[in-house]
Amino acid sequence: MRASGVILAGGKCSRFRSNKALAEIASQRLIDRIVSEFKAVFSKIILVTNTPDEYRSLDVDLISDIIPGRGPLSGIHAGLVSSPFDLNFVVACDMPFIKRELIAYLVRRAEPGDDVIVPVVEGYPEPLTAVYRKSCLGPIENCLAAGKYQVKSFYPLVNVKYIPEEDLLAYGGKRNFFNINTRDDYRLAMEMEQRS
Ligand SMILES: Nc1nc2c(ncn2[C@@H]2O[C@H](COP(=O)(O)OP(=O)(O)OP(=O)(O)O)[C@@H](O)[C@H]2O)c(=O)[nH]1
Repeated sequence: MRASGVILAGGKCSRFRSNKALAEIASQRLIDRIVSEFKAVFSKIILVTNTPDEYRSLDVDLISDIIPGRGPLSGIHAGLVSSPFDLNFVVACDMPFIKRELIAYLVRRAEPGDDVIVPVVEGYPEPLTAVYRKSCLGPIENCLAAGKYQVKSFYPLVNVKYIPEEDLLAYGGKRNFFNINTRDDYRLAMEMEQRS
């Protein structure tokens, strides 16, 4: 697929209290689960981290934030700068159940003129499992310069296609979007894995 997969792994993990990308579910680290799904879809995988030594064993491009310390938007920015492709699927490193079918579907939904393709789950856009075109770079840089660090802060400046939840049902639906912030979330993810 002519698109890059970008994984954000530059967070502080202050709620989890250790690097959550390295936490295991069913004996597989979160980062390995995502890389394995990405390998089925993308020829180019970019991991945005400020601790690259923790990821040297992975067969992916390792880059660091260019404008650091601004949260996930810093990571999206660095990923878009370094990507060789116009289309880029961005995911947080803390999503154990994101599946290749959903990822490929979201990338396929990109049409000319769409700058962002973002799924909506339970009424809320999911900006850390979304497709971003390179055309987002200027608006992202404007927001970072203006001190607006929320990921969605640049959405009013670009064309955003919202994908409704019913379109996602055939690809596993909302389970894909479960993310781990705390130790309780981690325990729940392990239960979800066992039940599946
Ligand atoms: N590259 C990069 N990624 C980030 C940055 N901040 C957060 N992320 C990533 O964005 C995703 C969502 O981050 P959060 O879980 O909200 O933040 P976190 O810092 O990891 O965790 P908390 O400290 O508990 O809020 C995760 O995949 C993080 O690794 C950053 O400054 N740079």
